[in-house]
Amino acid sequence: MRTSIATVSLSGSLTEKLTAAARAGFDGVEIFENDLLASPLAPEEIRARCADLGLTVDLYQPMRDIEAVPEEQFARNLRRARHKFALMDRLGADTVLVCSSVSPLAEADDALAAEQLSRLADLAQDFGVRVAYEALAWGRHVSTYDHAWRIVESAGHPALGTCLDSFHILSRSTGPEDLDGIEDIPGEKIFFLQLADAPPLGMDVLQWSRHHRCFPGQGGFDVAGLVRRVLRTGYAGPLSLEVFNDVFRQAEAGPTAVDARRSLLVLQEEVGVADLPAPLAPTGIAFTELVTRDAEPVTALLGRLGFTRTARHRGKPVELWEQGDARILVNTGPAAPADARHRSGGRTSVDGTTLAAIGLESPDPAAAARRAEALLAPVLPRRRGAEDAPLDAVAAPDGTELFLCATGRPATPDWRADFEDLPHPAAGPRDLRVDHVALTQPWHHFDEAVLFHRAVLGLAARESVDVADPYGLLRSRAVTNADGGVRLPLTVGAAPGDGTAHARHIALATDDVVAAARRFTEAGGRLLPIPANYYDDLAARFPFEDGELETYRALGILYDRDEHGAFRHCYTHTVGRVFFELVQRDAGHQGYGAVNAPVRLAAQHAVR
Ligand SMILES: O=C(O)c1ccc(O)c(O)c1
Ligand SMILES: [Mg+2]
Repeated sequence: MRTSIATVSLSGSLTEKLTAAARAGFDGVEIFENDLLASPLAPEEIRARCADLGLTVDLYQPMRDIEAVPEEQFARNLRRARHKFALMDRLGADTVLVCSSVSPLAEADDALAAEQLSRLADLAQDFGVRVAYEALAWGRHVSTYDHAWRIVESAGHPALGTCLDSFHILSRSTGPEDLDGIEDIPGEKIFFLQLADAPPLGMDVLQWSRHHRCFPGQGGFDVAGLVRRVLRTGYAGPLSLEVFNDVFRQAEAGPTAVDARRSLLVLQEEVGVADLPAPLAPTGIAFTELVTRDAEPVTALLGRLGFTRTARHRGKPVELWEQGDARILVNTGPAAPADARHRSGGRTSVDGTTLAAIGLESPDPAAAARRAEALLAPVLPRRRGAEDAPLDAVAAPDGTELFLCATGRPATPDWRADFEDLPHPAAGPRDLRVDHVALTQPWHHFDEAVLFHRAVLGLAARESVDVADPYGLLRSRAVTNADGGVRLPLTVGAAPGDGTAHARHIALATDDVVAAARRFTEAGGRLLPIPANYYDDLAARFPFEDGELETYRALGILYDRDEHGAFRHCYTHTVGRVFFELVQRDAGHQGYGAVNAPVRLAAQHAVR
């Protein structure tokens, strides 16, 4: 199916918007009137620019407050329409969107609305234009898709059809039966289909629509369910994204357009009109890679956590540190060239150590990379160095490198083969594993990051939680595989500030966090000090065994509990932009200690 995007969904000048849409692979655009009015290009030039870029102009919009008005007002509306239709001829657009009226002049008179829309369609026909009538969810008298369709149907004009917009429909829907009427509309009378999702917000619908729409798959609506119904009518027009969103208005148009196209690809897969390589969820974290100019602070920290240096890369200044099943690469080389092409997320940092890459253990790395590529993830060079084993890797939206890899599987290239063993003392039996890797995201890429990790990597998104930071608010949403072997909480930071909210961390699971915390401090490590008030509150919230709370208080261990059991955790100090967490997770507990995060963040600010 053809795909299209409304210029209002992207930031920048009209030229920037068109370029971004074309680069991301859209077939067409909806041109928003404001974008045209503000452009120095004549309509003919815009038309030529679109043609050069391989874009069709699928819709011109919006025309407002047209129908069901007194005759003298309607005469003025027709005069306005004549100008717009002439403009559309110059622009090469053959469909105009007319939103249901919000004017106080409009009357609750469907027969009048139908008659005037029919006269508008007569005029449109003279210009070779079709009119697509859309019910705004806040329209004065017409606010539902079925009402708009009844008016269009009774007008019975060949140049008049309806425009369905998933936001207006789903924001007002109270159950699937509200949508049954869609399939009563003949497909050829649906002149246009606009798609947007939105998070469930319980607010005024106009404000919700104008500020919080997002791309399908990023909110809470069943957009795919709606599209399935529309396709059953025989609708053959484009799938077009129309997203009004405060963040996208500010973010760079290029990445937003790619995010938008990815969302449509996933939607097309869901409704069965696109054939993508199947998702293959990773089964575990093979390694995490830290990049630093000065390895000493971070390797000292790793040593205190019980890690030993076990191997060294054959061709590059990268060391492998291991403890139990946890593996960490410490890279003191220059940032990979891939970096420059992507947005700085984990890597670019003035203050040293960053978490720049993750190795995801994949059931079939090459197949997983093919899906990633089909979903527009930038594929990184398979070999980082001439002698390296081939490794499939893609860049996440923020530039973090994601290696899709195999560890110790004879038939598959093994990242470990690039490393030569170093003599090392036998490690003490601490048996750490990676519980989760928390990836802070740039503020304007959060929804994109969640969709990327879900769609590209085949992970499931958990619920979104808000966390208060002393200097802002964080939003956090974990993506995980089915058995919890991969847990990646994605967090969007507050204002830049001192960077506390932007540090990433590796959480190491242990069966005994008290013992692990003691060994760490006995080895000279410093745990994040937690205020006494926190423990006084814990005592009020939960019953503890004798001495248990005092132990937590002495070490700085935080505590949470749900119906499945407890979550005990503590934090190391921060090195550059990375810190570590020690975690004891009772089987079945699915959280990350979000209730404790404000205390942890405040403590980290205090240390700085
Ligand atoms: O918010 C609006 O006014 C508006 C305009 C045009 C649309 O297609 C729409 O869905 C909303
Ligand atoms: Mg719309």
